Amino acid sequence: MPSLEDELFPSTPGKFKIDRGHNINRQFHRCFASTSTMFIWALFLIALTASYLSFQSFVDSGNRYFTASWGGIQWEKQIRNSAKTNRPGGMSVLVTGAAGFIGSHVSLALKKRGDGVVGLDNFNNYYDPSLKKARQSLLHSQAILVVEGDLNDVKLMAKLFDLVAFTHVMHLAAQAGVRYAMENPSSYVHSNIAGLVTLLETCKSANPQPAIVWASSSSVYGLNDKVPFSELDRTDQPASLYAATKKAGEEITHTYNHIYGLAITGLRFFTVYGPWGRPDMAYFSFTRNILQGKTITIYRGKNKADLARDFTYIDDIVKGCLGSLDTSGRSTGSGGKKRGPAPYRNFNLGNTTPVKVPTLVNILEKHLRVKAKRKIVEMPGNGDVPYTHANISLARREFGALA
Ligand SMILES: O=C(O)[C@H]1O[C@H](OP(=O)(O)OP(=O)(O)OC[C@H]2O[C@@H](n3ccc(=O)[nH]c3=O)[C@H](O)[C@@H]2O)[C@H](O)[C@@H](O)[C@@H]1O
Repeated sequence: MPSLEDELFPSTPGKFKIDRGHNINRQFHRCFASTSTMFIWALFLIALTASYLSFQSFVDSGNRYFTASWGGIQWEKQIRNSAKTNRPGGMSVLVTGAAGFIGSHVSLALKKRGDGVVGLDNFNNYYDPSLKKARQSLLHSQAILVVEGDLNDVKLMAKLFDLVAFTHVMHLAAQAGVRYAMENPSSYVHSNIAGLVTLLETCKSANPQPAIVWASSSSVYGLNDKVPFSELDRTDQPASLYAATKKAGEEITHTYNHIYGLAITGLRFFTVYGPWGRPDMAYFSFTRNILQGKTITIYRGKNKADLARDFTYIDDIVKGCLGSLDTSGRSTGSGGKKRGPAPYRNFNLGNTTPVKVPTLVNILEKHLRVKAKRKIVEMPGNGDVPYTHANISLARREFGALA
């Protein structure tokens, strides 16, 4: 029968092969010759383990300290300064996605007219973050602080509202791009759903509750074929996961308006373009490729129909964002409880004049003075819609947008 020592130590040749000339006790005794020595060893081991653990926690807390780009007295002071208003009745606005294309323009416009702005951005690498850093520097030069952090960071969100009684939130942080949703669907859920809910949870508990204006999208019209698109048209047929997350955002914000009395305005932007734009968008990537002599792929719809977009210039969008903030009305809740009904609105913000994609390429060729190498392909089933066209009479009526 195998002895206990045989069971404990494998019989195969290897590291733990036992010297059968000695019993286990003897081996044990070689290390721990007496109980007192054993006690000292045990103490030593305990001390070693304890110091290792405290070292680990020191390293961990150190990492937290060094990797977190927020926190500390100096940081808090910067936040408060950045949020300060510079005109009577000015707003204190938290702008999420402030290092993004639309976020940076809106932040600058708010600051310019004397509102206080604190930016938030997670600087993700959907496109080159150095462009986002450059926009952050631009904002910094105008005394706007852009905090590096994620919407889903509950502690950071709570901290920002502890420090500043924001009157408004301009929520522009999102995972953008229609076709990228097929490559990385979870990033849309992370930002456009989970991040939105974290933001709304923070706003609902804030005292006072801010009014919220946020970026929905023209893509919510999906397969709607009634043109121009009006806010009364159906939005229950999204063609992409991106569109579905934006449509979900409209439903989620409605819930928070209904239960907690948050004043909420959703803006359906129509393919926004302009300086400091997004490199993933067609006007930008076409320009880059044309200049580099590379072939550009132009999608075409059914029956060889050209695709068209209601391309909208950034300055018009900024006007619409500021108009929405100015007319947002007030949230009514406090302490997470609704005290009365609050406004809930959705607006189209578009140019109202769709341009065919090949016409966009013609315009680029003219201004770049370079002929594009075009490859025309059938629109792949990747979430694109054939055309967009905004009716903006509602926005015009409410705040005279864009005109
Ligand atoms: O209106 C909106 O809400 C959306 O507008 C844009 O989405 P999209 O209109 O697809 O803008 P682009 O990616 O710049 O594409 C513009 C047009 O060029 C076409 N295209 C794009 C890329 C390409 O290689 N070839 C091509 O023909 C597209 O099919 C589309 O018709 C933004 O990327 C979205 O984030 C935004 O939400």
